[in-house]
Amino acid sequence: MTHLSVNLNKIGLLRNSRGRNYPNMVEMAERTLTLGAFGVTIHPRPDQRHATYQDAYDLKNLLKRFPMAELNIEGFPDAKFLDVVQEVVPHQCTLVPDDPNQLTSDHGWNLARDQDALRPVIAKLKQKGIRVVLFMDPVAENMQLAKEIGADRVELYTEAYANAYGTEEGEAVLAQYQQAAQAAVAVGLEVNAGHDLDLNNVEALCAPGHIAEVSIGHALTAEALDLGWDQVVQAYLAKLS
Ligand SMILES: CC(=O)[C@@H](O)[C@H](O)COP(=O)(O)O
Ligand SMILES: NCC(=O)COP(=O)(O)O
Repeated sequence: MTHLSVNLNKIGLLRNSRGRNYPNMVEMAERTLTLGAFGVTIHPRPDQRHATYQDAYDLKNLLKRFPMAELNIEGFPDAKFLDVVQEVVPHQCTLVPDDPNQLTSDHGWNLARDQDALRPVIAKLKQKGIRVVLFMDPVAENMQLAKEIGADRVELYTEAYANAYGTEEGEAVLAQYQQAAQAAVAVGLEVNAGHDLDLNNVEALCAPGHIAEVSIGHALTAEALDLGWDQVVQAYLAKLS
C-alpha cells in the first residue's frame, strides 16, 4: 500500500487570492486527514504565493490531534525555510532544488554539484528527528549518492511519467521509474513520488509496490472541482490501497 499525502498548496493559492482565511488551510487539512489520508504536504515558497510559513506552524499544531498522520514540508533549503522547518519539526522534509522565481518544481537535485551543500543540511534536519527526502529525477545511477549524503528517502519527480502516461512511450518511461525506485531501495532508501500525479496515472506507478508515499495536490484539487473534495480523496485512497 502507498501512503497518500495531500498537498494543500492550491488551497493556499485560493485563500491568498482574496485576503481572507477562506478556504481555511487547517480546516481542509483536518477534513483530509479525517477522510483517511496518511498526511498533508505544503511547499512554502519564498514569495509565499500559496502555502505560507505560518501554515507550517498551524498544520503542525493540528497534527497533535492526528498522532498517526504526518506533515511533510517541501522546499528549497534557504535560511528562512530551514529556520521554519527546525522550529516546526515536521515528520518529513522534502528538499527541492527550486529557484524562488520558478513557476513550479521542474527538476531534481544535481547531487554531484550540490552534495557538499546538502550534507550538513541533511545532518542538521536528521538531528531534529526529521525524515529527510531528496527530490530527484528518476535516474537509477544517482541513488547511491543520495544515500551516501544522508537522505532517508528520495522523491521521484514524476512529471515525465505523467506526460508519457497513455502514450507509446508510457511503458518505457514507467520502466525507468521502476528501475530508479528499485535502485533506491537496493541502497537502503525508501521511495516517495510526486508532481502531476492524478487519478488516471497514479495506480500504474504505485502498483509494483516500490513507492512508500505519493504527494498529490494540483490535479487532486482540480479533480475535486468536478467530483468534490471528499470523493476525490476517497478515490485516491481506494486506488492506493
Ligand atoms: C515538489 C513538487 O513537485 C511539488 O510538491 C511542488 O510543491 C509543487 O509546487 P506548486 O504547488 O507551487 O506547483
Ligand atoms: N511533491 C509533489 C507534491 O507534493 C504535489 O505535486 P502536484 O500534485 O501539485 O503536482
